[in-house]
Amino acid sequence: MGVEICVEGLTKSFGRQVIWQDVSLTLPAGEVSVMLGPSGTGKSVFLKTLVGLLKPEQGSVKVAGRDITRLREHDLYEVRKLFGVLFQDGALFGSMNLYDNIAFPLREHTRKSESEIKRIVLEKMDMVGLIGAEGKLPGEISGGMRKRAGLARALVLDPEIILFDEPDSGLDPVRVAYLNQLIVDLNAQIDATFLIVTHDIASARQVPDNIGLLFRRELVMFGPREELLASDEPVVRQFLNGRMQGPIGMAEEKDAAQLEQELAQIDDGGPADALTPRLLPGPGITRPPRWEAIARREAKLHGTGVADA
Ligand SMILES: Nc1ncnc2c1ncn2[C@@H]1O[C@H](COP(=O)(O)OP(=O)(O)OP(=O)(O)O)[C@@H](O)[C@H]1O
Repeated sequence: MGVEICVEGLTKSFGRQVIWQDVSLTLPAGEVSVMLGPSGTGKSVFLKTLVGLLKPEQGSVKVAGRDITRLREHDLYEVRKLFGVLFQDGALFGSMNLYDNIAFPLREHTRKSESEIKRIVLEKMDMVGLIGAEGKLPGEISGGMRKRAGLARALVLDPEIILFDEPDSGLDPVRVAYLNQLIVDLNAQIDATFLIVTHDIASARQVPDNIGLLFRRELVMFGPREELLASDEPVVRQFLNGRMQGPIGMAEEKDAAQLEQELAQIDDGGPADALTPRLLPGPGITRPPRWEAIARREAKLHGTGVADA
């Protein structure tokens, strides 16, 4: 069913450089959340802090009720088993074929027999559409296939939480669309809690239940997708619409006079724009019960009837 992650008052610095401070949010169990933010705002640092690879200066990260910022190394190791992580480049071993790469966590962390390992590896390769590519080396396949192989490897220990660090980076728009569908389908099938760091606004608008935005060392907002898409908070609006006009500048911040002038000039229909439809799980995949609640929430926001969700 996935587990909840509850972050409270989290602050992370490197030396005198504060990356973000006082971040509080809850990633609801089994839901998909996306974290956005301009480059360098500390999204990857946030993922690493959630999994206990980096220690925050203040605050707590409760995973299934246990504060991982206070665990000893041995207990942290146990909690980390709840996580699957998809790194940007898939982080595959270049000299191992896909089968061995995907089998690696099972051989390292379990005492399963090779026949059991084979069953699991082929099941996960099937889930991500890689059957037939077992013998390929990472260098022989496309970036999209490498991501899917990384995802299959993140799945083999049946994680309760999956963290995705820019799963769409370096992929063409069609591959991104396939990957997004795979993420939505997987979430419906395994019901784990997903957190995705991405720069791709189209994905952020369609895929998640919740969206968060980091800017100027703070979490500007975190909440249901449809609330952020309809928000008139200037940073949220600028980022979700990918515009130059707004508080976010080339070097992150703009001066107040320029900002005021730009905001006065924006005439874009504003937050009343149509809500981007949510990406639904593919045919034959049973939708988790929360989908009905989401459809009701979105319909209410639009003052329309419940969509066929
Ligand atoms: N181990 C580290 N030691 C010191 N500084 C670090 C470390 N890791 C990250 N940083 C700094 O933290 C800041 C945030 O980096 P991070 O990679 O999390 O940003 P990001 O939002 O993921 O960026 P991008 O969108 O470009 O990938 C950067 O200034 C980076 O240099």
